[in-house]
Amino acid sequence: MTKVPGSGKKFSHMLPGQHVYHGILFFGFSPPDTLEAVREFGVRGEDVFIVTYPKAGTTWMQEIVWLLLNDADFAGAAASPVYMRSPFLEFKDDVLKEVGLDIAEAMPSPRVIKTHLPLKLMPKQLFEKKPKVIVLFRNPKDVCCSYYNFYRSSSSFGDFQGEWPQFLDMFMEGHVDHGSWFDFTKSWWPLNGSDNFRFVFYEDLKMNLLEEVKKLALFLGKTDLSPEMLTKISDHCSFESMKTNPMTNHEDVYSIDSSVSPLLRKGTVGDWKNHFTVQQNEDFDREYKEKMSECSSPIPFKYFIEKEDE
Ligand SMILES: Nc1ncnc2c1ncn2[C@@H]1O[C@H](COP(=O)(O)OS(=O)(=O)O)[C@@H](OP(=O)(O)O)[C@H]1O
Repeated sequence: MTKVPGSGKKFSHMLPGQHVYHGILFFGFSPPDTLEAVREFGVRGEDVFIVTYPKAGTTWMQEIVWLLLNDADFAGAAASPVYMRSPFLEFKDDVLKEVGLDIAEAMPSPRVIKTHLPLKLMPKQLFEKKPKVIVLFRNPKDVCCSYYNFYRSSSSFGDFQGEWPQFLDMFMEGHVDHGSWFDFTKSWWPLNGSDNFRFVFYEDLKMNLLEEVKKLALFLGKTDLSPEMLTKISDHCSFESMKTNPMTNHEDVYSIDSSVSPLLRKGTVGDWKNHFTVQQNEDFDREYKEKMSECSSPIPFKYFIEKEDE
């Protein structure tokens, strides 16, 4: 068991290469100096932030929003990977020598900026500059399965060799990169309904992508895009299309071994049923209620299940 200096908090599952920042576990590609710099990041009113817990469908939303803001510029989207067009704020890649912050700073507006940070670690100017913020949620059981397969396939994640029950434990404890899903969710969900904020569910994107693309276009003020263009964006962002597109299926960044599990793996709703035992599912439901009860207006878990059953 590793004790976190000064916090009194114990991390039972620390993997090589992880560090703790403000009580949250991160790998080396979000080092403390980058996380410090994020707080001072110069936000612009024209920015669009895509806020997600890892594995909620971030890349999907980045591609949709980038195309909407750039008038369906498919040639531009084919010319560079989505992570260069839509920088990952707190990400520093030693191989590419790229820091999301630097890419973002050098970019013209409007910028589409990805982050997995909880509210307390966001740039200080977030509320002052009033950028648009899209917060995307996904059933945490599916998030956990996707994250587990990602950890297994990527050597950048502490060379994780564990099995599903161990990962589930890590997830429930928040001992994974970017910390607890529950803490992340509790930090953002109370902003649902605020001006400039739009909350979206992965399950809704799956159910009717075109409808969600239309709603996002309205939110972003892109009322000039024709119905044909919106349909083209929706088609371009289907799972099958993004999986075969090297600009969105960028497995090189995290050294992913796709023979273990690809980055765009299944892209489905309800894959958790292939991972959880009955007991694990009951334990999860109980802990969800307990952990979310601290939230004044928690997302009812029913929401995810209803989407699944439809
Ligand atoms: N177009 C489209 N349609 C449906 N699903 C999609 C799509 N693009 C990405 N995905 C799925 O999103 C999961 C990866 O999540 P993220 O992009 O958030 O990962 S990351 O944290 O930013 O690395 C991962 O989920 P799983 O397949 O369940 O592992 C991806 O397959």
